[in-house]
Amino acid sequence: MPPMTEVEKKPGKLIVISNRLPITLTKDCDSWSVKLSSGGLVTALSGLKKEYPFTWVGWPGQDFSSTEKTKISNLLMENSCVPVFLDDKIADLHYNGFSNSVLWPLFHYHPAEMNFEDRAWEAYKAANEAFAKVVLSIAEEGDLIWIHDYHLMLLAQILQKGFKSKRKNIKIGWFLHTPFPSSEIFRILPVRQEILEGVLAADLIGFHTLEYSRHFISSCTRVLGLQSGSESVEYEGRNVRIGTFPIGIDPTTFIEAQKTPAVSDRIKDFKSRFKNKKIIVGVDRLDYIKGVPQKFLAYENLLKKHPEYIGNVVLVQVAVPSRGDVEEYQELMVNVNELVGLINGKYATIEYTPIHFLYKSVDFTELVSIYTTADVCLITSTRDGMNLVSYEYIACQNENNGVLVLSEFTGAASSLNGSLIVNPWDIDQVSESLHNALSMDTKSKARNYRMLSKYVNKHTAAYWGVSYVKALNKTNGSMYSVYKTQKLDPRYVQHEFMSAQGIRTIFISYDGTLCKTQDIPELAVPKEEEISMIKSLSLLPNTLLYISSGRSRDELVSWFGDLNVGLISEHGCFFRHPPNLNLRRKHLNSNGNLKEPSKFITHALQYGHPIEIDNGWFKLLNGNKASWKETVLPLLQHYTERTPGSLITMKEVTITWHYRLADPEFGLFQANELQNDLEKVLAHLPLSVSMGNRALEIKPSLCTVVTAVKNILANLFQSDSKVDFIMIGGSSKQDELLFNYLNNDTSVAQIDHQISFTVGKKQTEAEFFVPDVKSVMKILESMACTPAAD
Ligand SMILES: O=P(O)(O)OC[C@H]1O[C@H](O[C@H]2O[C@H](CO)[C@@H](O)[C@H](O)[C@H]2O)[C@H](O)[C@@H](O)[C@@H]1O
Ligand SMILES: O=c1ccn([C@@H]2O[C@H](COP(=O)(O)OP(=O)(O)O)[C@@H](O)[C@H]2O)c(=O)[nH]1
Repeated sequence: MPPMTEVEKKPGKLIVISNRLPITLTKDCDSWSVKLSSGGLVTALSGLKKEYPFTWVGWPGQDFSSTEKTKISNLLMENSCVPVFLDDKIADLHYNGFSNSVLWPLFHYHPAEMNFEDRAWEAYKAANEAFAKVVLSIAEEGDLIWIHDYHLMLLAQILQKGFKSKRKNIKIGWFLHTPFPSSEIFRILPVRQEILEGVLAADLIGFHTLEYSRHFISSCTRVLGLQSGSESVEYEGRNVRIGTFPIGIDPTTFIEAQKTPAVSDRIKDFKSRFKNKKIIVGVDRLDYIKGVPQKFLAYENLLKKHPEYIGNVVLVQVAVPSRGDVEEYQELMVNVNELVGLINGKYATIEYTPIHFLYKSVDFTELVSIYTTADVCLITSTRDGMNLVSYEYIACQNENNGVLVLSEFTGAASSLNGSLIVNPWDIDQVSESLHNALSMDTKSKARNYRMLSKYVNKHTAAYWGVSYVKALNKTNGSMYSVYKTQKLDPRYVQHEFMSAQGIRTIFISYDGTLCKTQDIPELAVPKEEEISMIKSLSLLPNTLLYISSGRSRDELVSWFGDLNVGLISEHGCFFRHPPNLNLRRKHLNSNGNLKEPSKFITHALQYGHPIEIDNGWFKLLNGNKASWKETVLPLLQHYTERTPGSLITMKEVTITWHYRLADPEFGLFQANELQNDLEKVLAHLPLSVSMGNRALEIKPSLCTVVTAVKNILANLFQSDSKVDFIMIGGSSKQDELLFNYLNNDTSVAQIDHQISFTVGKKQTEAEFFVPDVKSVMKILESMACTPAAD
């Protein structure tokens, strides 16, 4: 197990949250007693508890009167449990109505069994809110919060909002115990966006297998259009970590139990009851994902194809009653009973029953005894998050080295090398594997068992719990840092703007800031009210407004050419001042060069040299010849041909390869490949290849938006008036360069009033954020309606 060192331990506490508390409450006369219940999660987390004590928050399993609630809370507190009381109706609709009738079937590839009802969704939200209320009341600075499973997929987001107002530095993890399906299945969910955003508020999202992680990342890309890496998703500027943490069991509990007289006696009973017979065991909750009918059909096929087993093999199937309030589970019960009747009716004799079907929960002694006696364990789940029964069987086979026949659709199949992997839908294959298992020689069994046992004994429940908590601890708690960026108040902007004594400069980026981003860029045209707001601002005295964009000069001029605004095009390759500004004659010589370079100007010139070209436009040069385009174009064309939906746009200087209309995952993959190839080809040229919003941009490395702004300011500083106000508003990676410049460049420090903001909550270098494009308008309005300062 990975040791948890003192350094890694957080000063705060660990709070574990699952739908159900790991306890059973019973009332005897007037007093309640509490008993720890069994189950995979309880066992798995008990290993962690030894290393890292925690408080467990969950639903206590029933509703109580208000007087009883206090008693129950106190009783549970003694067991480090905190209850979330839900009224019966909400609890039923949350658990049966939504969790087990919508998310469960969908996550296990059973969309036909999904019953989506609005009232169940409302109850799901209400239950998650109720959990959040309890967690918010106990969580403190520095705590780690670990949320479990599909019942609580909105909790991280609700908590994040709650903590935001309290400014808490708390890390949130969420772990899914079921599979996460392919995005093709996930996107069926009517509330797919809400569910994904609910969990993306966490700092660490964990799954049992790499496949589930990949499916989740893919859904984020396809459903939400997010950028992702192999172990992370970018959401609201945060890097949400995605990890694989396969759960395990505590094998020592089984080994210790085997040594008890109760278990040895029971093993003796079984051996004499099934003398000279081979035993196949199956232990499953009676759930349609466990493939119990498939198991029976394969077993029947074995008896049919290998009649020598009739009378010599038995299948002991424990089917634990589960979720009986959901219709699909009731139907399954009827089907399975019928099948058992048919097979037993066909192959049974007075002395022989082929299937021993136990529709009940068995106690631990019985379970360990069955596992220990069985020659084969057969698991035919059609989908299963992990399947702990497979691990438990291995833990009990230290003497007999029994054979595990395991469905390829379980999470366990990715880890349990040494088992016979089967496709439960292929009845012939499963029955042949059963035959192989029943007839396997001792040496092969021992060889397989060595591998299985090694894995199960290393990857224990405690190993899983500690690994996860360590990883959660290591996340950078991005939630907290995001919220260090405050929302920009238009009143503050107005105050700063009015207080400025001199020239007031405003640099606003176009796409995503002034105008909402569109999938087709041609549709992102400024509206009348935006144009009129820009016009009002541009008419204010001592105010210079610059609109900055990656777009071409022509496009910007077609929208804003008639206004008295400055323009920066192609992300800094060109700029022009507001046409009414009369700087040029004063400070530039006839060649367009600055007459008396100040410290500011000299500094700017190191980064690119502007020359005037036409109609007041300046072009930034860095001595780079345009022949580089001939080098890169064939490569871009090569990728365009192989990436359906991608296209190349050529502007005056920049070339961009867009993949916004391509398959999002393939597009991103190709963009990364292209970037690598370009960097090799362009290694010795002063060009930069930058990844933007589903586009790759290539341009001279010294032509940046920062260089353009530096040059603009250098020009202004040469004028008689003092620049006393600067506002930079943006939303993209290019704008982050400008925020960084504003924060770190000593030459701008002389500007007294500085404001930078980004659009949307995110990790940013900007001082402030505004929620959306509409709020940008409010900010501009706050300045447009101010009386001029002198
Ligand atoms: O509480 P129930 O509704 O009766 O269901 C029992 C548990 O079923 C699911 O188990 C999953 O978790 C196991 C441990 O990670 C995994 O091995 C198995 O494949 C999954 O099906 C459910 O996710 C749990 O929340 C339930 O407690
Ligand atoms: O009568 C029984 C039989 C089995 N189990 C336990 O139920 C868990 C089943 O976990 P698994 O991961 O296989 O599937 P799940 O039921 O969680 O989907 C295992 O720990 C079993 O030991 C149980 O609690 N009662």
